Amino acid sequence: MDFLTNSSTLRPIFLFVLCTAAYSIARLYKASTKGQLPPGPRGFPIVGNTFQLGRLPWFQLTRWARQYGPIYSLNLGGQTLIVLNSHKVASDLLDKRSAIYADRPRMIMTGELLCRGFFFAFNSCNELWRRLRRAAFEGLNFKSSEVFQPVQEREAIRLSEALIKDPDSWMDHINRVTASAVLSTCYSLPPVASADDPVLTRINNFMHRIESAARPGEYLVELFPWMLRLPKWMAKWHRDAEEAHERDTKMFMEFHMDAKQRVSAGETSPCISSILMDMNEVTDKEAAWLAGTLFGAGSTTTAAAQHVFILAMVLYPEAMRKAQAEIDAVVGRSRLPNFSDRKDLPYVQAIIREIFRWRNIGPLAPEDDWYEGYYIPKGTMVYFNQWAMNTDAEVYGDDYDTFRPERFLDESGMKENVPPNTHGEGHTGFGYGRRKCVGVNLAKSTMFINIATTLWAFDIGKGKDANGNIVTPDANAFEDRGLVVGPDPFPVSFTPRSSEVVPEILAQAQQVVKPVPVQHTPIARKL
Ligand code: HEM
Repeated sequence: MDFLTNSSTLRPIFLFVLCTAAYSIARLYKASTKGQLPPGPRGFPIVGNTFQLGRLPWFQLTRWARQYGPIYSLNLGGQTLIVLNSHKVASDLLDKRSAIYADRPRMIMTGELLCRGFFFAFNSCNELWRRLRRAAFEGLNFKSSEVFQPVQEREAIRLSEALIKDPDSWMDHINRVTASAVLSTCYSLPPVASADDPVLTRINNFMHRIESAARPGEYLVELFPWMLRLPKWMAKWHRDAEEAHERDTKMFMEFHMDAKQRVSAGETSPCISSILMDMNEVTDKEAAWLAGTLFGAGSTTTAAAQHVFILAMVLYPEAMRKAQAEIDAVVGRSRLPNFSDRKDLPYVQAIIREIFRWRNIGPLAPEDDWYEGYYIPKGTMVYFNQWAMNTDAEVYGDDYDTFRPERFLDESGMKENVPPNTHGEGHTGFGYGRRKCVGVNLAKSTMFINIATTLWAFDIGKGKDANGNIVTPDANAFEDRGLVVGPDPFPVSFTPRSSEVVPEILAQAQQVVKPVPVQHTPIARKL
């Protein structure tokens, strides 16, 4: 019976085609009787526009945006997809009508069976989502997240140390130190020493399971929810998911209870687990999963953004030199940058904004709605096409394809200059409305300290391939990493900028592996 559920070899394609055809006809009929969908490209019978998207769909979606304007619709085998392509339309719908658009599609395997609603990023806007999101916000808002800065400074130094010792594995180092910072933030765990660290391995296995279960077409139960009613002896996928949930709960509870115990004993600094412990409205199981959710949502995203940073520095050395000049003027050469320098480094902050002009994700509209005369039927997937928004020539000028942090600064170079409808970010990388990223402050501060420290220490340049040839990376070569998209791997050279860099970094790295000083500042209100 399992071939009916998770096999990629024997799928009942004819059933799928039949159902989608009937569904398309019903939806088109309904739409035509209620109002007009936004215009969009003509597709093929039954499958609609599905096979026109290509491997890197945002390129085709953006070509259509140039043709059909800021809002258009697609038919993906019966499912209507509305694509939003301008900051204004996205803000009008996803911010101003957030109550309608903040919901999520049903995710049976991931949201319901593997996570049972405890991974709140997958939930519809239910009571548990509201409570967990509020708790996450308490721990990660601008003020609260300052308490994690010593951990972030520690990991920035460890990143530079790793780049000195083994520059070829630069992508892995970024992944590891970013995961390490988020793990310490969530559960107050000590620094992750290597890629095979057992804690990291266990939590990464969880993430891989979630990412592959979320892949469209992986489980037929997503298409045929009645399969949930099959007796469990016939549905190994169901039994496996239940077992995995028990195992993952045990793992998160272990991390959480251990953190609670260490923080209560005054042995370590506060972390998300201990902040949640102080809140009386979150159970231990919820708190344990919440910290795991933050790890899941926060580590691969922040690492991928730093891979983009390296790509940008290799391709735009003038931006790198300008940032280094700013860092040298403010920080000097006798110490490493720290968070107190942040306000004096507007160009470095503009680099961070410029990095985020390149990202995309998508929400669901659960209600019927109208926008500027167009009808958006209930249940429509609404996708905000960040690529189109962040490369809109009307907003960013004709050089939108160039990495140019100056676009976010005024003429003096000291004051920020950000386009409207972007929540003051200058881009849409952190999403909209009620589902806006809760980890935005943590992400931006990790990016800041890692970027400032790396630029203080190294000239970042083109690396060589196995034959010794210098490689210019392709700015449009991406790899799909499940939850995010990042640049394809490419070689990079990291040259210490002066003779004091290596001894200074190695000495600091020795210091920071000692435990971070314990702080006892109360940081969260009771919910
Ligand atoms: C470069 C870094 C990051 C980027 C680009 C990013 C981007 C996003 C975006 C676009 C969303 C909205 C998704 C949607 O509308 O469905 C989101 C949601 C979320 N992010 Fe982030 N994020 C980053 C880092 C982080 C970090 C560091 C954390 C936590 C430590 C985090 C936790 C979350 C959570 C829990 C949600 C779900 C919110 C909800 O569903 O209510 N993110 N993120």
